[in-house]
Amino acid sequence: MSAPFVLAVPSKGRLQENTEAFFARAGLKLSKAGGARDYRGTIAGLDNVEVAYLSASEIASQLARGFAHLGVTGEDLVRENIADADTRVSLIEGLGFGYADVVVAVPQAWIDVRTMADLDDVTTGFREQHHMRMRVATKFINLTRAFFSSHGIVDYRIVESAGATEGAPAAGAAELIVDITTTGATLAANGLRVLDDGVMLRSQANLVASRDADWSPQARETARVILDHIAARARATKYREVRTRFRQCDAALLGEAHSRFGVETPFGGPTSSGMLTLHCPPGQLYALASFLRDHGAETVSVGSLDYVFDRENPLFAKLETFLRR
Ligand SMILES: Nc1ncnc2c1ncn2[C@@H]1O[C@H](COP(=O)(O)OP(=O)(O)OP(=O)(O)O)[C@@H](O)[C@H]1O
Ligand SMILES: O=P(O)(O)OC[C@H]1O[C@H](OP(=O)(O)OP(=O)(O)O)[C@H](O)[C@@H]1O
Ligand SMILES: [Mg+2]
Repeated sequence: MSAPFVLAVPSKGRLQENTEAFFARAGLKLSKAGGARDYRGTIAGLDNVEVAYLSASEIASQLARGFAHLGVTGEDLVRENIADADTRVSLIEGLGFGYADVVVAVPQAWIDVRTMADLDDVTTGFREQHHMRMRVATKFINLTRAFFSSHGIVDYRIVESAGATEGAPAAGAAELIVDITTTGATLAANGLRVLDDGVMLRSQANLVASRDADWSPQARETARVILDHIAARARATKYREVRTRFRQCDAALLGEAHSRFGVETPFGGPTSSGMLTLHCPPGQLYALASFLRDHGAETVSVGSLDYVFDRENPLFAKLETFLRR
């Protein structure tokens, strides 16, 4: 038997739940043969796939080393843990969950420090006054260095923080922090404020592909099948299916519907009897139904779509382009 295709997914928390729900919606059911404590799983109906349950940061490292073909993890962890990330891995698609901003936050009491430029000014004064560099508590060491350097800030020192980073300033362990925030509640509770231009990265969970995995023809075919499921589901959620029939329907009317409402005609049409199937963005449904009735339709039905399988698979095309580079 050939080496398995490895899909790495988060092993705990909301990321795990959201990831499993995401694959399930795409028609890919992840299951752990040995129950919740098992860290190996399978995908129903897809032989030769091994699902590896790992911590989100470990997933980034495994992708960088080619130990997993595809994985789900946060962009923040990809950019922090993988040097030269864009050559080692490809962010195939943002998954719409795991949103978190990586931010620079300072004590609310620093009323004169609103921007990175203000921070630059105070770091210099701080060093002269205290004979030490200002301390930044974070676990995002590489992201912090790159961001501070892009703002020309050099008078600082990183204090590596393993957890509860927001508590570092009050504890006297650092002057400011770089950490992730979603609602802002933790920052506020710790008397901290994000600098106006202090959002370093807007992160979310991504489907990530590794360059250095063993991309045998069989592995590529497995990736194609997985990405085909995901693309079909993604396409389906962008549209509703609109059906109607009326004689007055013609190409000019469909052209107008396309430009006004973003409507697609997946099967061409209308047929000789005037039957028409359209795909319409959810926000334009009422406007479209009104337009069709104004032009002669008696009845317009709308249904949701589970999957739309296209010959083109933009996700697999992206993977292939990346592996060719
Ligand atoms: N409120 C949040 N708290 C923590 N992580 C979040 C939050 N919202 C989104 N995320 C994302 O989840 C990922 C971190 O997940 P998790 O904490 O499970 O991983 P980890 O840091 O590898 O694990 P551990 O904390 O056990 O070391 C990051 O990509 C992060 O951006
Ligand atoms: O802006 P907020 O909505 O307050 O969220 C941000 C906080 O949430 C996370 O911690 P969490 O308690 O999830 O634990 P973790 O660090 O172990 O992931 C993260 O490390 C921040 O501290
Ligand atoms: Mg964590």
